[in-house]
Amino acid sequence: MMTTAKRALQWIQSQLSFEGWPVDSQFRSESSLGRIATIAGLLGIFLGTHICLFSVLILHRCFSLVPVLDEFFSLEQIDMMWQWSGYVVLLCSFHLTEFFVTAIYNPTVVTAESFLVNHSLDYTAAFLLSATEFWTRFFLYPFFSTPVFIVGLGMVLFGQGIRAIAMATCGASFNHKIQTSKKDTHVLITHGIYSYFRHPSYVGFYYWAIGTQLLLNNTLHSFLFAVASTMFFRKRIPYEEESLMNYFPDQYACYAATTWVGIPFIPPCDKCKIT
Ligand SMILES: C[S@@+](CC[C@H](N)C(=O)[O-])C[C@H]1O[C@@H](n2cnc3c(N)ncnc32)[C@H](O)[C@@H]1O
Repeated sequence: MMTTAKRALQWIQSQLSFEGWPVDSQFRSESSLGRIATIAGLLGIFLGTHICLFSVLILHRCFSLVPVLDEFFSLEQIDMMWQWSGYVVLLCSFHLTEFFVTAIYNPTVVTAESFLVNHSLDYTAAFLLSATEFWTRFFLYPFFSTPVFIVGLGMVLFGQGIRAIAMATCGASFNHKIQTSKKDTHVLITHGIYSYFRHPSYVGFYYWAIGTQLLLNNTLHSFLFAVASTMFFRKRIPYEEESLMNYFPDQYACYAATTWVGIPFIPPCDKCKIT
């Protein structure tokens, strides 16, 4: 069962990576125009259709616009349908924003990977599992909680905003992958949002990810996303801080001493002590 699920996931990943396409086509490399246009086009189509669905369902809830819906679905299920459409709109907006902010503020590194759609097996699995929780509830025991939805929406908007501001502020020093050697253009950013949070784009992603699950009223996955994101950043942040200490030995320790990580349960940076 697990092997079949893993194989299915790997197949999805390989399709998303355009494996098997002609090597010299405009689809195989991360920077190929065909791949960028395809991902942007698909995200745009999903975004557009879900904006329409969301609008129709909200109008229906307010003015009983499509009476036939009430014959097939309960009130809770209709609420869950606009809830899902809103979630897809926010999800597509997140991935498009990742690409466009990189394209504007760090244009030399922009590729199809900048959409962050297909960055890991774990991310794809997390999306599919959380969708499974939501749709299982839709069919078996539909419910919609307005307060939890509003908290989730607040976290998603906060997370999305802070991440975009961080990426714009960090500019050419920002990279979706932690750099293993220092580039000439890499300078330590300590101004703007980086003067409050040491890892603002991670803070944004952390609250955005948990917010998406609260917004969906996914009890199990709100908890699982919180645990998984904390574990992920508990590994990634110390590794990144160690490399930044090596790149900026004089500046980074002082910077680390005056800023806050912004994510709970992250151990303090032992290597960042002022000597
Ligand atoms: C995905 S970005 C994340 C940046 C930062 N941790 C954040 O959350 O906003 C990772 C890259 O940013 C670089 N980086 C992290 N903090 C930085 C800073 N304050 N100034 C310049 N570069 C930084 C790291 O060297 C790494 O290559």
